[in-house]
Amino acid sequence: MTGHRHPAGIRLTDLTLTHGRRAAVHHVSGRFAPGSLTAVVGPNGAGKTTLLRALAGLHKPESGTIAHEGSARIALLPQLAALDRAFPIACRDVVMQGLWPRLGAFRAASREDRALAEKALAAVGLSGFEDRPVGSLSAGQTQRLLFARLLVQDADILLLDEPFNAVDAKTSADLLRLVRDWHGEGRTVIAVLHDLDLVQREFPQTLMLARDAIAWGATDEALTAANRLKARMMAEAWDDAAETCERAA
Ligand SMILES: Nc1ncnc2c1ncn2[C@@H]1O[C@H](COP(=O)(O)OP(=O)(O)OP(=O)(O)O)[C@@H](O)[C@H]1O
Repeated sequence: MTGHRHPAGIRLTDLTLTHGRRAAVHHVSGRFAPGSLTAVVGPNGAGKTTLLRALAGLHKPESGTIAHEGSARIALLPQLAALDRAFPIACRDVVMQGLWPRLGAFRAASREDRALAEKALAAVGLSGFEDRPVGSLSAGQTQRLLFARLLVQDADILLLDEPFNAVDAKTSADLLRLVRDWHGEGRTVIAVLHDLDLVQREFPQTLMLARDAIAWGATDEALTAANRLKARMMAEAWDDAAETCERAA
């Protein structure tokens, strides 16, 4: 990790994201300020994962824009379930995937690269796991491994999709410490979370999503009972067969 950080913000303008003709994120505008630490919360199916994938450049907007302010170096922690744990790959190699943008497809990893991967494994408490196949890890160890891959990416914007899901309290606490460190270093962190107590305690900013942005700002103001009720009512009213609105068409 370097001490120097490049400020990185993201501005959304009237952003609509669809799957087929169905809107998953609907006319959302707002800004993730450089260096901010934001929780994205909302009911199941609210569009949180779709938004994160779009921020990572993996899902093209149907309409509206995602504009980067400053650095666009982004790293995504996908949901744990998205990792193919049956694939026979060693932990060191999973971490070194994070170096691919720098190494390219054809340059062999150097001794320094391998040392970097080992240092990242040590930082997440997985020293000695270098040659272990990923399929032999517990859920918590796998999440630690994915955090090690994030560490070597040295990104300015970190997108975390349910980073503490299915992991025990000790692992959560250790990984949360890394998130705090990233924030302290001036990186921009955006995390999808379901644990609202954790959000209240640790995340100064919150985007509450229910396809539309119900609230986006200081956590205390966003996580009100009234907003939570509104998000739940919108989720209950969703018609999954409905097509995207005319404005987005
Ligand atoms: N690949 C896909 N094809 C079709 N529809 C999809 C696809 N991925 C997501 N959707 C739909 O888009 C909507 C938003 O899904 P998304 O996964 O973004 O929600 P989420 O807020 O992350 O939900 P959860 O909290 O359950 O993870 C849902 O109605 C979902 O069924």
